Amino acid sequence: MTGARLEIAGVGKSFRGLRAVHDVSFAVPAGAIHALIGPNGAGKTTIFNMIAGVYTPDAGSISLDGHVISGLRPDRVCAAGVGRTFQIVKPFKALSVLENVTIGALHRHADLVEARHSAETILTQLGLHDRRHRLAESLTLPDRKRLEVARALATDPKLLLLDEVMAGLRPTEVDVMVAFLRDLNRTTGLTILLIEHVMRAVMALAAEVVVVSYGEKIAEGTPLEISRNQAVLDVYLGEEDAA
Ligand SMILES: Nc1ncnc2c1ncn2[C@@H]1O[C@H](COP(=O)(O)OP(=O)(O)OP(=O)(O)O)[C@@H](O)[C@H]1O
Repeated sequence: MTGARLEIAGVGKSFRGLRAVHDVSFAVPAGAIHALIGPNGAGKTTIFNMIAGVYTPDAGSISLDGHVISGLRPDRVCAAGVGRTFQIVKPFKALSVLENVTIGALHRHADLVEARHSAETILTQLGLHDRRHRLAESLTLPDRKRLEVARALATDPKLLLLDEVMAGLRPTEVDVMVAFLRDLNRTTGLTILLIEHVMRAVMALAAEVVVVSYGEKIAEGTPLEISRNQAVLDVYLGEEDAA
């Protein structure tokens, strides 16, 4: 596993006239961890869906190590090296933990035995190996989040997109996930882009943060710079006022 550079250049997407994302550009260097943050409805998941091939951008382009991936089907984007988790965890509930991860690994290994072996290794890394024969639906939320990450990793990505993998976790569980991701990044050089509302995780993991609001990028910088950026503070304060 090695990381790839992600480049997003002027992407836009509208849904029946509603501008969900407008002229957003940013890059994640190979091997870096960056975060994408912003209030609810800001366009974060739409950006992920454009990277992953679920949506084709109306404008702009997305490339991985210089190869354009925007417009490719999701399976082609996965084959190009993009692995992702979903905000709403959706494992195959009636399958075991091992079977769920093996399905991901079959993207890389045509041979079932090899795929299962690769899945077992990933489950060990994530501390799920002793639960490999349990049904996915029987797992606790933190374990389901780990399973989501395991399934994405099984596709052997060069870029990992994590959509709110910390949501619902207790602070100590967040720390465990942060430590795992930092370790994974350090040992493999995998590029990671995370959508995250849990600022504790963003501050601990991200070298740089991109902030979107109403579909547009409003700031970009280190977590410290972002935490002091007036436009960012205004957006989040506005969200609290509306709540
Ligand atoms: N398939 C779709 N059809 C119509 N509108 C959509 C679709 N997907 C997203 N939108 C709209 O696009 C805007 C951006 O949504 P998106 O889910 O990307 O935001 P988000 O930043 O990920 O929000 P959250 O933090 O709540 O997940 C919202 O107004 C949303 O309602």
